[in-house]
Amino acid sequence: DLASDRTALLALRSAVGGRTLLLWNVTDQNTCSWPGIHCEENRVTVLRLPGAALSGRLPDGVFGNLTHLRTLSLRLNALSGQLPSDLSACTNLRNLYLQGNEFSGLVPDFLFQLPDLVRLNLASNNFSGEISLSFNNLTRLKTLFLENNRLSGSIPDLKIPLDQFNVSNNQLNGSVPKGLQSFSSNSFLGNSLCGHPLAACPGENGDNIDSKHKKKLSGGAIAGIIIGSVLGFVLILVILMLLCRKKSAKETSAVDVATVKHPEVEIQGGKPPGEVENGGYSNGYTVQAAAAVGGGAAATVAAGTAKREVNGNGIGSKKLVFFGNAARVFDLEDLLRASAEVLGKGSFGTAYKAVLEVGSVVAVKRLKDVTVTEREFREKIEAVGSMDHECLVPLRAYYFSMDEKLLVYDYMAMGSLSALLHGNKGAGRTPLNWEIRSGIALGAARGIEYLHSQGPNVSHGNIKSSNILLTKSYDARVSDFGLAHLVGQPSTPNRVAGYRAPEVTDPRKVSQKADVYSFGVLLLELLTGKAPTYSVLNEEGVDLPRWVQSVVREEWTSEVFDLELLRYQNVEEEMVQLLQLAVDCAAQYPDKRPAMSEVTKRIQELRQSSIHDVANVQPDAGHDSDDMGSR
Ligand SMILES: Nc1ncnc2c1ncn2[C@@H]1O[C@H](COP(=O)(O)OP(=O)(O)OP(=O)(O)O)[C@@H](O)[C@H]1O
Repeated sequence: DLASDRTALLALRSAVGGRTLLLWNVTDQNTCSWPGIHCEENRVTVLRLPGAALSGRLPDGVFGNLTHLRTLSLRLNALSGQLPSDLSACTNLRNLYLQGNEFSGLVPDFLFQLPDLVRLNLASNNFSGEISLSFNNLTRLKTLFLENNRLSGSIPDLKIPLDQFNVSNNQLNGSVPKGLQSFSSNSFLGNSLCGHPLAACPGENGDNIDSKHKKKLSGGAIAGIIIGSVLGFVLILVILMLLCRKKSAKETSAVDVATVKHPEVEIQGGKPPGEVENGGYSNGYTVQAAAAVGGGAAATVAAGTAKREVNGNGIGSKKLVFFGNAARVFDLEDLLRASAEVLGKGSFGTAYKAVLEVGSVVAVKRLKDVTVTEREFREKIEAVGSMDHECLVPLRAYYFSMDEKLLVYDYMAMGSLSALLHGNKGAGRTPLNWEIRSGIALGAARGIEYLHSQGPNVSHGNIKSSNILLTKSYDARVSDFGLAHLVGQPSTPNRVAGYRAPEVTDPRKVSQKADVYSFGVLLLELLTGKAPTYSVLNEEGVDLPRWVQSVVREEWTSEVFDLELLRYQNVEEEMVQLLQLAVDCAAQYPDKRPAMSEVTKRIQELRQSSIHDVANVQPDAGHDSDDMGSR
């Protein structure tokens, strides 16, 4: 019971000291209110003393009593010696964070008897011995961090589906087992390991397998191969040249079309621009495309052919039509002369970043498959252009001709939320903490709420993370509103499938409540870091609403949230509230979903209650986390 938990905690305090422990007020009978302690049903379930200057050995006889512990975090202290064997009594343990201490000895066998263990971080200690095959007993384990120890021997063939794994900087040797080859090389560096993702093991390339069976190639054969290769190469070159000629002949014959050229894409895939798939992960893509031509030779938004200007903004006008009082610092010709870079291809066409000669940067969307008449198009786009809210990406101008429909938006420097969440996860990336994520949630909600306030039938129709764009300061702006009504069926329906409410059958008819559903999925994505079904990068996308609902609430914290978010431990409560809101939004039946105005209100409230806490934890959190280590 709680009394024995209390006795155990006091025994811990007298054994390992530490500054937090001194704050435990022994006269305060309410043990559960001590710093670092969390109780449920009158038992201690969480003991968290990170960076509390604890030192010495963990005594026996403490953890044998704390049998309800689910999370134990003693990271970044100076604890030493072996782990106490009565830790084996904590059979409810899910999260064990002991990184950044001086623990030594073998990784004890009793750890493999803790059936519920999900996160295990023993990194940066002095553990020695081999990595046991018994890790396979821990069928629920998702995180295994063992880096910066003195582990030796080879890595056993672990069959558990881990999300995170790191054994770098040990004394391991042998090859990386198949089941772990999907992790990046960073997970293995600083050992004598070989095989994917590291360099191939000797004998792996096939060229020195069993050399007895290999016959030397004769000189004639070698000459034959060389001549054959040269001829093949020349042939390919000739074909390429012919193709290029044909193409440029075609281009010069187009008189009236403003063509958007982008050689990066053609060189890479040989496909016409309209066929480049990138699934909205624009950042990663752009860099790649540019790299493919040796560092980003810029393309131009094309031949100044759209010259026949007619005065006025009406039908037949060949001018850019601007909205509001937007400074008209550029005209169509400027735009066509600008250097451009593909941002990505969406369901309505391709988006480009255009850097104008005057220095300003805009995003240009080239629409395809516009199915409405010119009059209808102008009417609808005028309506889109009149939307004015700080949480929307402003549409600055548009251009309409028979062959070309362009929309000009403000360029959003930090790209899309989708790219931010699922794109580059490497070092140097700003971790998306609670404050940023909940701020993005609020901004997006406010943008959608504004759209909904324009009339009961006004909806966005295509809420997803690639349509939430971010300014330099990570303020969220909703983009792409009002386009769903202009074009035919999108050509890549699967890409939005994960966000689409179950009742939606025609993507051009999406109700406000269906927007709320999509927003719910977006919130789930923001909190879990997982992409909904049918994303391109992550082929095995999840049905997020179903998955979250399948996890019982008590386990949300350990199972559902993005690990990067769990660093901010004292906002757990708010995170759970936001997750609950997401689940409410993604309710099966439209009537059960809250209105956007309520959604905004709830996010505002839960953010307010956490801001104070976040301000307190921030300075520490960057270097000090229960989830140290890379993904
Ligand atoms: N105004 C903008 N500023 C910066 N990047 C943008 C802008 N508009 C679009 N992008 C980027 O270009 C990519 C493609 O955008 P686009 O809107 O054409 O497609 P999408 O959002 O992936 O799909 P859909 O067309 O279905 O909305 C997006 O992922 C986004 O990162």
